[in-house]
Amino acid sequence: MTEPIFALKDIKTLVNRNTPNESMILKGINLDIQAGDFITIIGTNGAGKSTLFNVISGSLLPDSGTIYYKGKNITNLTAEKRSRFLSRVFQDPKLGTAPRMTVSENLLLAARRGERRRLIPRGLKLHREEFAALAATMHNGLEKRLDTFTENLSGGQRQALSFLMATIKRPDILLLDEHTAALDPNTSAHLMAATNNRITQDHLTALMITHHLEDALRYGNRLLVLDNGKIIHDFKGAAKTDLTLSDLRKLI
Ligand SMILES: Nc1ncnc2c1ncn2[C@@H]1O[C@H](COP(=O)(O)OP(=O)(O)OP(=O)(O)O)[C@@H](O)[C@H]1O
Repeated sequence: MTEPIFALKDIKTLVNRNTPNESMILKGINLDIQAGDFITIIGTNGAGKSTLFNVISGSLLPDSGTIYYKGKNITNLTAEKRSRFLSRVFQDPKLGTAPRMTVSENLLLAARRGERRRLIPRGLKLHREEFAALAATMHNGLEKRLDTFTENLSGGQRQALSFLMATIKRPDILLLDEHTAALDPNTSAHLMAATNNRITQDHLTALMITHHLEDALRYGNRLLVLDNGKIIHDFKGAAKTDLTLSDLRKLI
């Protein structure tokens, strides 16, 4: 088996340390993520899914355990440094984009993350066709709104933009934290299909938290069930393909 691109070894996180309310949220998580994995994650409210993403992204350091990226111990690497190879899309469409900047400007910022940003006006012209083509892959009219301030977009368009910004530099790890949950069913299904196309075509490695069991089943090559701070099921390959909705309903 090839070396995992990202691995968690016996990760534990405590909250309210040294107080009467001290409790363990993640209770020894072990997870090897292979390059190209598209992992869907389900679990009841409070199971620890967002905490798991916080630990992977570096916004929360674990209390014990080790995190590896391409074989290197990055347990104490800051979230900012991890953002060079990892991006995350949140549930709230407002979180990923700058409201008083246009769609094009947001895309340019994302494309140039980590670089000097002096050439923005020229960059906008240079990249216009590329951004229009990219926006068109979302199939929601975003390509016609390149000069619109982000705050004037619909929630679905804004979330599609957040997704494009998170993936424009092809991160090694993409975290989708219920990124379709705030959208109406039709818009959510559209974004989910566009998400899957992008992940598949660009061979991205992605983890997606969802409460839509149908999406957890339909998409990805692997499905994790989290319960009370532990991974209680890890279905891969044929084991995932063979799962049914009623199987899943019995598990959570
Ligand atoms: N900073 C904190 N202090 C105290 N408790 C916390 C803290 N962060 C998380 N928790 C608790 O840890 C548990 C796991 O929370 P987490 O948000 O990871 O769950 P989740 O599976 O993402 O839930 P949901 O599906 O509702 O988003 C919950 O019981 C939550 O209340």
